[in-house]
Amino acid sequence: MGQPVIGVLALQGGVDEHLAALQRCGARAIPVRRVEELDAVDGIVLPGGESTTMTRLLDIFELYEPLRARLADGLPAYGSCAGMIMLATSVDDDRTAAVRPLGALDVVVRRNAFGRQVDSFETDLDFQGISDPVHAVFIRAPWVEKIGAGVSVLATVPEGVDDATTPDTTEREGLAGRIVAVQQGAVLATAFHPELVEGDDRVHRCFVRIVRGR
Ligand SMILES: NC(=O)CC[C@H](N)C(=O)O
Repeated sequence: MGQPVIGVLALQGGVDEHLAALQRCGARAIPVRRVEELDAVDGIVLPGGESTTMTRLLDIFELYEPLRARLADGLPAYGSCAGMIMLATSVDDDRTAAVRPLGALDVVVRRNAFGRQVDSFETDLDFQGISDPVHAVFIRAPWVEKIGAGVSVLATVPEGVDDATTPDTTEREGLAGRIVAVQQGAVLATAFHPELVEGDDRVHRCFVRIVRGR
């Protein structure tokens, strides 16, 4: 493949940061709001935002079904935060019937999983396939509750985040080891936002490599 064309779903959320990161990694990055734009891409990024709103906007822009179909057909995809929720097969949160995930990644995701005390936080974590730690920004992030057979775990929450972020013992438990980055074939997802970390495009570079590999 020559220069890959990678779309960023541009209905809401952190679109520009993803476009810029993809460009720096050698892709031609285009915002996607219409089916014709979706048809033109070799890969797609689903940014952060709000998965309930994203579901609604996908319907309004008549993109839900075309996007679901292209993903089912093997379109490489990367989702960050709300984007990860949208790529999942199921969302473990009974208050959010309003989220209709696209089913491209065989995982169960829990929305707003880190709870009140650790709502948003930053940490360095080890990321499979990237040699030095990655700085990860979590904003009302989900985590992956369950993975299917073909899914690899790329990153988990390190020890110590709990203590650094919350004084509340009841909410401290069980954060370390939570799954926050996964890959299944050409589908990549992170619960955090690499596009917000200036000067580090390594996760986007991984995705561009996945798209080129197709
Ligand atoms: N930063 C984000 O993308 C937050 C995700 C949001 N909490 C949701 O459930 O969709």
